Order: sequence, then structure tokens, then C-alpha cells
Amino acid sequence: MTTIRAYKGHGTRNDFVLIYDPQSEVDLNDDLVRALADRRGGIGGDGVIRLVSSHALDDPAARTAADAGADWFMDYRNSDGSIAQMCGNGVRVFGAFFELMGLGDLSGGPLALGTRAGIKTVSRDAVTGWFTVGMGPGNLVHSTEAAIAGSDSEVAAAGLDRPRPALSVDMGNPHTVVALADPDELAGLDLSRAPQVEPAPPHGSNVEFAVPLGEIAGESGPVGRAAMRVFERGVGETESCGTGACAVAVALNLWGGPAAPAKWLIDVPGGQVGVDVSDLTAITLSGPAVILARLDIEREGLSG
Ligand SMILES: N[C@@H](CCC[C@H](N)C(=O)O)C(=O)O
Repeated sequence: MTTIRAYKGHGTRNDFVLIYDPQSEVDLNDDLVRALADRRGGIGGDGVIRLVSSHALDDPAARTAADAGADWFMDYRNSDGSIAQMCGNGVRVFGAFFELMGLGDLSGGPLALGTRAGIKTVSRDAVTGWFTVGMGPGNLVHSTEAAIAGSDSEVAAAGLDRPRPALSVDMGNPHTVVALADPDELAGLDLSRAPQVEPAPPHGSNVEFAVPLGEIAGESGPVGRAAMRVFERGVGETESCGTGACAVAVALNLWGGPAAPAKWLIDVPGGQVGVDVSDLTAITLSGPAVILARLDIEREGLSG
């Protein structure tokens, strides 16, 4: 019998199987990822996250991170086994896992970690317990006039009467953001089937549907509120997506013009996250992260 020690955690119910593998000894192949993420034959999760030394993982992104002084690397996989460049909720959960493994106290200062979308930071607020991720830049995928004016593609989805204009946003991974008119339209979506994006992004896309909900007064100015649902590439509908929430804030900020808030509270089915797009080259994502369980799994027993 081969035993794999794993942990289960989530960030606003975007849930992950976590593996602590400092020396990169686990053969984390597609089959193992799918089996671990399987909700009946495995542990179940939207993705699998390996906490691994940047110096030990044989991957160009890990080597770049190690050269830049980021000793730890988030090796992220979607539940279908595919590799994704980045996972915003995943970085928060990685931070909680890093602390649980006794590697440091993130309330004392941020950790710089490697990802396949470059180096990110994560810290924990000692008072609220929320983790904040330095996400780096959010960019429009296309610099066409149409994109700058607010839309560069169209999305069709079950439950929508017609295709809707959409905007492609790069958060290190690809996103396509659609604005809907009201919460009823959002609730009426059927995301059991993948939305269709036209033109189709070459490497697929996560698709977010967002409804602006007005503004509230914050300590340093107005805070925008919005609700979103997401269909994640390599997964399906999830209850939250951190990079997706950031992409929504980037799009709403562009669509709202100069008067649009820079800070956003985004309601997702699994809770709420905060996004700050004051500096589009240094976006931040804040929210909770929970480690729920430690599990010793018999590899041969996994049947995903
Ligand atoms: N849930 C994540 C995003 C995970 C990767 C995504 N499915 C992709 O393929 O790009 C998040 O919180 O950002």
C-alpha cells in the first residue's frame, strides 16, 4: 500500500486537496490529480495544490521563482488534471497551509511564493484572519478599440435569451467577463453546461457573469458591490474564483469609467471576497482561507 498524506481546505468554498511535498517526491500526474479531486472515489475538490520547494520542482516557473528568491512554489492543478497558471483563492489557502505546516507566521509579513503566473505574495491580517494576495497585474487580453471600449467577444450560456458582449481579462490565467442586468438573470443561468465564448480563446477561458449591486461608503472612498457566478476552465461551476473576482473588478472598473470605485466587495455563491484595483499593476485579493482536515489516503483505494 502507498499512503499519501493530504489535507482538505477551501477559500469561500472553492475547495482544494492540498499536498505538502517539500522535496518534490510525489508523482503528481493527471491521473492522481483527477482521482484525488473526484468527489465520490477520492477526497473531492475543485483543484489540487502542492506546496513544494521552488528549488526541488523540475519546472521552469519554479526555477524562475527560486532564482528570484521565492523558496516555495504553488503547483496548481484543476480537477480535470489540467495545469492552470494561477489560482487566487488557492494562494490564500496555500498561505493557511504554509502556516499549518509550521513554515512561518504570515501575520508578521508577506510570503513571496512562486506560481506559473509569476511571483505572488500572501499575508494574514492578525485581527480579521483574512488573507490578502498580491495578485500582480490585471490586463485586457486584446488592446483593440472594441476591448478598450468594453467588449471584445460574446458569450452564450444556457438560461440566457441571447449571446451577451464580454471582455477578456488576463489575470495570469484567462477570463471572460459578462455583465448581466440583475440578480434574477444571474440566478437563472444554467452553468451545468459550459458557456460558449466567441471567438474561442486559444487556451480556453474561465467565464464570469457579474451583476453590479451599487456602492457603499468605505473608509477611504466608495466601495463597489457586485455578485458573480463563474464557470471555471478545467472544473465547471465553482462557488468562488479569486482570479475571476479580480477580473470582474477590472471589467467593472473599466465599464464604470473614471467615477467607478477602485475597491470592490464581490459576492460569490461561497461567500464574499474583496478586490482592490486602485493600481492595475498590483491588484489585491482578500478573503478567508480554511484548512478542514488531514487525511492519509491509500493510493490503491482511489477510484476516480
Ligand atoms: N479557482 C481559481 C482559478 C483556478 C484555475 C482556473 N480554473 C483556470 O484554469 O485558469 C481562483 O480562485 O483563481
